[in-house]
Amino acid sequence: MSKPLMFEKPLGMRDTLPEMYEMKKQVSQQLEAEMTGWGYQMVETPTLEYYETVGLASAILDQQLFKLLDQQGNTLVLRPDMTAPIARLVASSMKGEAYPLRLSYQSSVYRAQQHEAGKPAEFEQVGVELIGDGTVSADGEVIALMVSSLKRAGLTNFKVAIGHVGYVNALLLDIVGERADELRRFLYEKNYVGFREHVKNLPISSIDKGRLLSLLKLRGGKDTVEEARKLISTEEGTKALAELTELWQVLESYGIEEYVKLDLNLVLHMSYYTGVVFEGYGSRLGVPLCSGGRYDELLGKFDRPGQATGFGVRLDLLVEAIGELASTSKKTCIVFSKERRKEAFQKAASLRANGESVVVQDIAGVKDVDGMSEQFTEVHYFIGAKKGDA
Ligand SMILES: N[C@@H](Cc1c[nH]c[nH+]1)C(=O)O
Repeated sequence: MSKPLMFEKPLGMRDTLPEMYEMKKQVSQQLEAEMTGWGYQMVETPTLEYYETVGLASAILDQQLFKLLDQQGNTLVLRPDMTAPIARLVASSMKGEAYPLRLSYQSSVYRAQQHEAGKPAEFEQVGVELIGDGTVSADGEVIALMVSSLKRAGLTNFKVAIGHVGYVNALLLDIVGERADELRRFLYEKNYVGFREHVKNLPISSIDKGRLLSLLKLRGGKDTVEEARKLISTEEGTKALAELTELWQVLESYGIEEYVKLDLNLVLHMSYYTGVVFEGYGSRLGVPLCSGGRYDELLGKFDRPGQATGFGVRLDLLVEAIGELASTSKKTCIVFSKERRKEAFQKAASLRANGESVVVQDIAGVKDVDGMSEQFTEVHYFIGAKKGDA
């Protein structure tokens, strides 16, 4: 390999340095503890899956999949999300376990990036899947769990936007039929300027143009449902709004209204969503740091039909949104010379037994003792002849 690539990483790949590692660990432990507290059980699945099954079910753009070949000539993918692998797991190794199942995970997922846009191609997600329950209570449970997990991790200022695939579909299909996909793409990209321009040029009545543009304003509290009702008359749309009304009541029962708002033009990147969808934002970041929703058709693709919902939190973005975490433990260093080695080791062992993190460093191994000491909150020296030896 040529020299210039020696320090480079493939596009979108990142290293994690000690401080970031520590922050991610603290945050993920809190998320996991909350999920466990709600009765969700952790699972792991392999990094590689078959393209034909899980790869296609993951419902992500084909160009975002990392593909490779195994020795038998099968195409494999690096899992681009955890929802499809867990659907496979539930329909195979866990086939005997009765619905509803409450599972959680913490895993790296992989999405190839086409350009140098600073976006990671590998990132960790912590999330849950509630499988085999089609009730609005289940939608409410996962949203409430997401809110309480974020709070427990230390995020104070955030909002969860909630929409419904059924409503957007009903409105778009009713007005533009087959051309709904183009409009949906603008919404998914949050390109509202593009959406408006596109609507203006559509060969439809000005009343219908007005209905489409009104969709962009459907954001707010529970009254948004009444506004939304004025734009549609189809059964699918009415059903979606009835679900959102009931969902709001569930969220009120959890007492989390202050963290949620309705956003009826919300469209997410995964195409397996079929009902309520949601996305969470921290105050400092424009990009969503968690998202999820209902996917009632996915399990059927693995021959174990079941209605399901869940969410995933992007660990890197959550850590960024929380900012500095309180530095927890003090870091101690014991610098020794060989005359007092044993004493130094004993001291280190007793401090470690009290839960402290202690580095033991032979003074002969460092050139810049001052530079090294700066990394520690406390430094003890066991140098030279033993006390009393002189
Ligand atoms: N897998 C989804 C999140 C999710 C979990 N369950 C349902 N949705 C994602 O990566 O965005």
